[in-house]
Amino acid sequence: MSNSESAVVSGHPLVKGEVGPGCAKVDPIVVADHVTRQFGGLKAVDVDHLEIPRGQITALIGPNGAGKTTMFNLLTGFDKPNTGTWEFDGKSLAGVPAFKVARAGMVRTFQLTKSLGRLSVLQNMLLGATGQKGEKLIASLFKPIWRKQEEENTARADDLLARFKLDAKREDYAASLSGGQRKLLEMARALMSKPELIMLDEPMAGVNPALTQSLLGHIKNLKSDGTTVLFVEHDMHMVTHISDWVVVMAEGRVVAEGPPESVMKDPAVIDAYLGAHHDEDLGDLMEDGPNPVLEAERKAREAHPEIEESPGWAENPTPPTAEEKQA
Ligand SMILES: Nc1ncnc2c1ncn2[C@@H]1O[C@H](COP(=O)(O)OP(=O)(O)OP(=O)(O)O)[C@@H](O)[C@H]1O
Repeated sequence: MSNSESAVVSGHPLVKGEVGPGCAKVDPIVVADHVTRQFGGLKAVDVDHLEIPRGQITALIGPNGAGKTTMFNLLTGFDKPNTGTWEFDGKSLAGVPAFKVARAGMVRTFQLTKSLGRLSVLQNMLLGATGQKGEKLIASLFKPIWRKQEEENTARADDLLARFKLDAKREDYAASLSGGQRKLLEMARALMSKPELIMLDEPMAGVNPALTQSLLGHIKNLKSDGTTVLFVEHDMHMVTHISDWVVVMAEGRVVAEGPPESVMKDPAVIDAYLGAHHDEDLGDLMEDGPNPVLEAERKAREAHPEIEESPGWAENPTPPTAEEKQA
């Protein structure tokens, strides 16, 4: 079968009509239109139409500089687009600041973790709770009003810390955690606000292999609990193992999307990673090694040494803790 034949997917249960870049979903949680972001002469994001399916795990992949993190920043209010609109759960969120986006039920984590090292693990968790009554001046004067909520937040934090096996670290400074544990803390903190959609930016970068399986398990559990997951990842092992749907960006645009098994064979995806002149199939590469797209990226990087290294590539995983080694 040729590449172009293998890439054709006529329909899919998650999709209305034909599968392809920007295709309509049966039940989308995010719908974005004409979203662009220009940095000087560079159009970092140029997404005509994108829909994210509700209740599923969607991977956003693409070579370095494709615009994935910029798209995350735009959707979550951490950056402003030049043009574009988008809806989350039927409500327009374009121009809405990040803290309000989180309150609306859409939270994200960052490529480089943002835990506050001089606060305890528990304090970091409590910062993730949204809509705290004690934040309002009048309410803050009346202890009974905020104490009950504080107790509820602490109970939720303890529950999540236990789920993420961080309960033993509850009182430790976040700075004392390993890189992998910080990723878990960031994911657990994002869940404090009970989001409908969690967006994870390179959850595997810097994570020691000892924690990889539990991280994958946590992400699958999020889906089982009814949370929609959208994640950016270079680790193709993870992408193919846990995602229901894959969206591929290159040079700011959505160039392909589909279920993981067919999207890896799509000529547009191979072009995006390898450049236009190639005779390899990412589907074939997958048979030989765990990270075919990383391999393709390595080749592209050799051909284009001017491309900067991303933090995800350069990061050295922090050595595993004793607990991680046992896990
Ligand atoms: N604040 C900024 N100022 C100028 N250029 C930027 C800025 N942020 C991103 N860019 C550029 O926009 C393009 C898209 O970057 P972005 O980080 O979104 O890509 P990415 O797909 O997330 O890449 P990676 O996989 O390496 O994280 C890149 O060329 C990048 O250099």
